[in-house]
Amino acid sequence: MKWAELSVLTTNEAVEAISNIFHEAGASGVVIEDSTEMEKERVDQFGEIYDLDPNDFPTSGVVVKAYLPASSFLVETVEELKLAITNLENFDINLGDNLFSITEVNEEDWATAWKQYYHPVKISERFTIVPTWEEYTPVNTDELIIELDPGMAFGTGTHPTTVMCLQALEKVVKQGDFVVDVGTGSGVLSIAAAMLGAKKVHALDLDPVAVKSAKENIEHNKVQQIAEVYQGNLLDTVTGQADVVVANILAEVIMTFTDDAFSIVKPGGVFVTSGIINAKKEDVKQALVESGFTIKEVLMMEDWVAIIALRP
Ligand SMILES: C[S@@+](CC[C@H](N)C(=O)[O-])C[C@H]1O[C@@H](n2cnc3c(N)ncnc32)[C@H](O)[C@@H]1O
Repeated sequence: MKWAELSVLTTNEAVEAISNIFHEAGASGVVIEDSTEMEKERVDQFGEIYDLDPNDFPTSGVVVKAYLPASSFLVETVEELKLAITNLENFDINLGDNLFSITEVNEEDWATAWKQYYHPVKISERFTIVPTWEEYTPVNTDELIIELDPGMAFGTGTHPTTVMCLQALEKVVKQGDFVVDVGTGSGVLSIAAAMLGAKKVHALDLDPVAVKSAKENIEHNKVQQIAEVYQGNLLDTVTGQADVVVANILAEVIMTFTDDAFSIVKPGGVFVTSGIINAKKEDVKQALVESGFTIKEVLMMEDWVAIIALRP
């Protein structure tokens, strides 16, 4: 089968929104090639393996690639995608060069394309993320290992927003907690919450591809007795009050449901949000405070922010 590789040269800020647009159009996989990857200092004492080829990365900006079947609807789909991406500027998202290109590829090429960038990586004090197809020997006895195959869902666990959510969960999840994971993607945060001692985790995503991926990863990590996955919009599927709500979604989306999150979080409970580009930090903080939360901590990594907010 022939596939079309759609590629957009853009900015770090726009990666998540463009990936979402591609996913919603039915893209079977998104690959992110970030020019800064080549410059990052790599630490290897935790068993990570890095072997990057400069030819795989742009010289500046970020390239987001997606794969769609090369069907007769491709031309119309591409036009719609270009429009949807350009519309992101209306949300103050900087698209940079916004250069769009299309090439035809064979199935074997895209199915494994993203796997070359994905290796075991120590994410936080306790968590190491290991792709399901790699061997890994724990370095410490108290290391928590999340085995992941994100497939076509967002959430290799290595995106700065995911890393900060994992670090925040490590700080706030207590034994016996009820945790809600809004926009679970690959299920990575739900698995982490279960491993940290949560008694019950309600994972949900709008995207059926993510729901399937999260279910598979949750089973693979043997936490299916604790974490259940639902298909739904934001907090619509949640009943009862939670000790922790975590949401790694775009800032614009977070700001639409801070009031609902406030009523779902128990007094004394916590709302962890990320997916927030630095430029939107103050807007999200303001929305959280207006809904009644107090800001406990703001984490920052690269251009991204995560906020730990407390319901007094
Ligand atoms: C940035 S990914 C986060 C994935 C994972 N939680 C992580 O931290 O790596 C955001 C996820 O939110 C989902 N999403 C976007 N809008 C949503 C909505 N309105 N309701 C539920 N899920 C949504 C997307 O499908 C995507 O899987």
